[in-house]
This record gives sequence, structure tokens and C-alpha cells, in this order.
Amino acid sequence: MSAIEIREVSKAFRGHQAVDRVSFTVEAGTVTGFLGPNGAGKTTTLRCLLGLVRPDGGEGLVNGRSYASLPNPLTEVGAVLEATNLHPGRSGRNHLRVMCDAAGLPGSRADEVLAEVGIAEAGDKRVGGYSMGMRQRLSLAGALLGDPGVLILDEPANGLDPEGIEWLRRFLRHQAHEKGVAVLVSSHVLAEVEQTVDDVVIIARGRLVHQGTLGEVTGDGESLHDAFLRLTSAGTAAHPVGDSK
Ligand SMILES: Nc1ncnc2c1ncn2[C@@H]1O[C@H](COP(=O)(O)OP(=O)(O)OP(=O)(O)O)[C@@H](O)[C@H]1O
Repeated sequence: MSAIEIREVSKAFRGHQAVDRVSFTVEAGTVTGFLGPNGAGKTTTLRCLLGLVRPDGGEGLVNGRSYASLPNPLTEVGAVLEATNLHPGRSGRNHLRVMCDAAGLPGSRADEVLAEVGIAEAGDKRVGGYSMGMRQRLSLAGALLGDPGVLILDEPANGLDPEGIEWLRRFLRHQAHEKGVAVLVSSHVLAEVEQTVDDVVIIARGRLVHQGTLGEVTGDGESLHDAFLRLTSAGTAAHPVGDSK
């Protein structure tokens, strides 16, 4: 069983087919880059997987179950979809403790995950004073609270400086390769993705255009950037709903 399985997921918004029968899998112990041009349907796919949007067809499964049917979701899947709604007046530690309380996790997890994402010293500081990169790390810390075996991250490199990006790369690879976590990460920073991921899933205009190992995409010495442009450039028109071509 795959850690994540997207099965024929479709979603239209007001006649626009945002996601069109997309299927792919993510295995434990790998980092999978989820790539596509702006508006390709990445976030919508992830939202369908996490039960935040109801797909018109198909389903997304985590450890073989729909997100809604997971008995204790935080311990199975950690997700950061966008800069989380962080209360500016609360400290980073309190933000995480509130999450611990809601999920029935010990409050001590807050300090553990703050250390894990490298902002332990900022735990007492109000989130309103956090930089963008620190907010990203705090959101990531929230996803780690339940020590999940699946991590789903939408553009986690946003707002990180070069040092932060380097840290994120090592962090994601450690999660997958040392802890056996299945990591699905969307990104536009292809040069960085190329140094981070084991597998890639590429979608364009709501449709899957490639799933495979990084080596398969960049096999002939092509950069991921060039392969991405080649794979995503065929046609530019959006597909109306019901178009089955
Ligand atoms: N709630 C919504 N209502 C209407 N249209 C939506 C909604 N969410 C997404 N869309 C549309 O669905 C399409 C796919 O959007 P989505 O955010 O999934 O793409 P994306 O690949 O994540 O893009 P980006 O890389 O720019 O974040 C876009 O055309 C977007 O405008």
C-alpha cells in the first residue's frame, strides 16, 4: 500500500476543470516533488487529499484511507498548505500548545518540534514578530506535532532565505531517508527541487503529465528545469468541463 494514493481525482470550479482525473502515488521513505505551472491544480489536488475540498470524482487516500476517516489524523499526516492562520499575539510555543491540546498530544511536543525546525530560541517570541521564514518553520513544526509518517507541504520554501532553503532540503531528506516518512512537496524552485527529491509528479492544466524518478525525467543530462518546460509546454488552452480528450 502506498502512503499516499491519488486516484482519478477530478475537480471543477464554475466550469473550469482545475483537476482532471489525476492519479499518482507517493511511497514511504521518499521525497516526491509535486510540480506544475501556476494554476496547474497542485493545491486543489492537495486540498482534495486532505478533505478540504470535495472532489467531483476520484479519491485521495493516506495509508489506504480517506483523510476524513483517519481516527487520529495528526499522527498520520502533517500538512502545511499555506501560511497558517497564526495569531500574531501568541508565542510560537503557545500556538503549538493549543494545537497539542486540541489533538490530545502532550504539551511537551511543542518544544520538541520547535527544536526540530530550528527555532527553539524563538519559542517565547510573539508570532507577530516572526519573519516569513520563521512562520514557515512554525507551520512546519505544527505539522510535525503528531510525528506523522506522511508530510504534505505546499511551497514550503516560500519566504526562506538561502540558508533556510538549504536547511529545508536536509530536513526533508532526513524525514524521508532516515525516518521513513513519505514527503509530498510542491514547489516552483526547480533547481532546489532537483537537489531534494527522489521522485517527481508533474501536472499541467489539471492533468498528470509525468510521474517517475528524478533520474527518469532528467535521464539524458537534461536539467529538471528544461524537462519541466518540455513536459508542461504542450498546448496552453484550459480544458472545459466534460472535455475527455
Ligand atoms: N476555490 C476556488 N474557486 C474557484 N477557482 C479555483 C478555486 N481554487 C482553485 N481554483 C482554480 O483552479 C485552478 C487550479 O488552481 P490551484 O491553486 O490548484 O493551482 P496550483 O497548481 O496550486 O497553482 P499555483 O502554483 O499558482 O499555486 C486555477 O485556475 C484556480 O484559479
